[in-house]
Amino acid sequence: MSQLLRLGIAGLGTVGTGVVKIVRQKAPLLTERSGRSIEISAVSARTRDKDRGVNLSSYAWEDDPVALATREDVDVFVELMGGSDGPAKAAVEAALKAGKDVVTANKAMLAHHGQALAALAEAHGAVLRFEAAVAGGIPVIKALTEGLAGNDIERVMGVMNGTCNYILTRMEDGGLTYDEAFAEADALGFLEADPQLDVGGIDAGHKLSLLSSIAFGTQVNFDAVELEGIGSVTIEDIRQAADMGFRIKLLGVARMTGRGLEQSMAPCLVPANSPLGQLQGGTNMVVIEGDQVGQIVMRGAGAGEGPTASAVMGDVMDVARGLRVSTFGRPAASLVEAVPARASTPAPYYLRMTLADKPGALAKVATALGEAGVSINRMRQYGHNDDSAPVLIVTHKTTRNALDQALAAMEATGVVITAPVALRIEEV
Ligand SMILES: NC(=O)C1=CN([C@@H]2O[C@H](COP(=O)(O)OP(=O)(O)OC[C@H]3O[C@@H](n4cnc5c(N)ncnc54)[C@H](O)[C@@H]3O)[C@@H](O)[C@H]2O)C=CC1
Ligand SMILES: N[C@@H](CC=O)C(=O)O
Ligand code: NA
Repeated sequence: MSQLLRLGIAGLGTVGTGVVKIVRQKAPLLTERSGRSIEISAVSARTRDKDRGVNLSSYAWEDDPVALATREDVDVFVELMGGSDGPAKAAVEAALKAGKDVVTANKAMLAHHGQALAALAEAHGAVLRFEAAVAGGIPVIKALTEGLAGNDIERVMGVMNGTCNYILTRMEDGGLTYDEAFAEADALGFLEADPQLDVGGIDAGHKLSLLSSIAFGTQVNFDAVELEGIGSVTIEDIRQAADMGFRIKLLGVARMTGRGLEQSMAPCLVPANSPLGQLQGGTNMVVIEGDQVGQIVMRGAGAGEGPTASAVMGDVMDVARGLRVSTFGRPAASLVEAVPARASTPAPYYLRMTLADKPGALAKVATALGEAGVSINRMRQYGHNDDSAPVLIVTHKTTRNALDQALAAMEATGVVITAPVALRIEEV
């Protein structure tokens, strides 16, 4: 093994700049820990002449990331551009075909092409690492592929989008509007180039699909993730949930059931005093349950320059040390195609609706629930308008199918004025 490990870095934004800084500032430490000298040979970004607060003059410049990826003096291609297809994918493929190891933070690319890229890496004797892509600075990929390799994983859960958690927290604690909280998340460098990926739950869904693959030995299937963003969460629901001792989180849950692989990313209620309920701001949390280890809770920064660059460097250091773990923790050919299953493990639900304020309205709703086999745990009318009344119901555990049946029956009663908000209460 050569003493020198040469990096080619494509993408010099929030994460890329952070990686350059670590390589420059911590060179002696990195060498001490890996036994190798880690250097940057060349870099690439859209704009060359831009002050990034870091001196790039000693590195070769490539306008074309594919050319960078295949340079003779690059041992590890570090892809930090983003985008599921286009130049990021083309450059990663070119690097792998040239037998170069690849480190990326690009969850969108892996969620869509992870299986093919993992197979390509193996075919060319290269490794493809992506610690930064899931929950940023939290070393969750390493935990699942290495530390927990002796477990059957039973459930993986997580709050994995800093932007969404930041927005929901600031709306509750700071009394900010959605737009104000969004602007703050933007200033902190959390947002994807297309912020709809964040608030639409897509980014978090990408991450969940990657964790599922490692946890359950299945091919990445992002399309099977049931997705709902935070756009439908209102301040009213945040307040009512808080009043009952819950917080609303954009929560990902993956579990393998007898019916197939459940993957859902949706706003859920969690107990306010649970670790997930107490998660504030842009912080992420991943909860893993294994048959031997029990429950593991990992909490930390999921986005931003330092934390994300920290994860990228963790992967680079693994390469430097000669650690060669398969992309999803086992050979790509052995990953099975999971049967996707709708998330319908029984759970309690929070329902909020406005009913016509007339005799028997509440009874009709209760009957609709009862006839679908959904039992009510708590129910209260918490206000009053001219001819309507807002009502909250918390159910006992029920399946999503039974709940949907009840919601359809409620609709047919003619007493429901605004369609019910239905949020799962996840047991954590
Ligand atoms: N910002 C964050 O906190 C986190 C970001 N990520 C991922 O890391 C990657 C990079 O994210 P950021 O640094 O935030 O993005 P950014 O938008 O700040 O930077 C992107 C960089 O890539 C360059 N780039 C984009 N397209 C290019 C092209 N066609 N050719 C050459 N250069 C190109 C841009 O010029 C820029 O330097 C993305 O995949 C993102 O999803 C992952 C975890 C956290
Ligand atoms: N946009 C993402 C960045 C990290 O993956 C987030 O907000 O968490
Ligand atoms: Na991570």
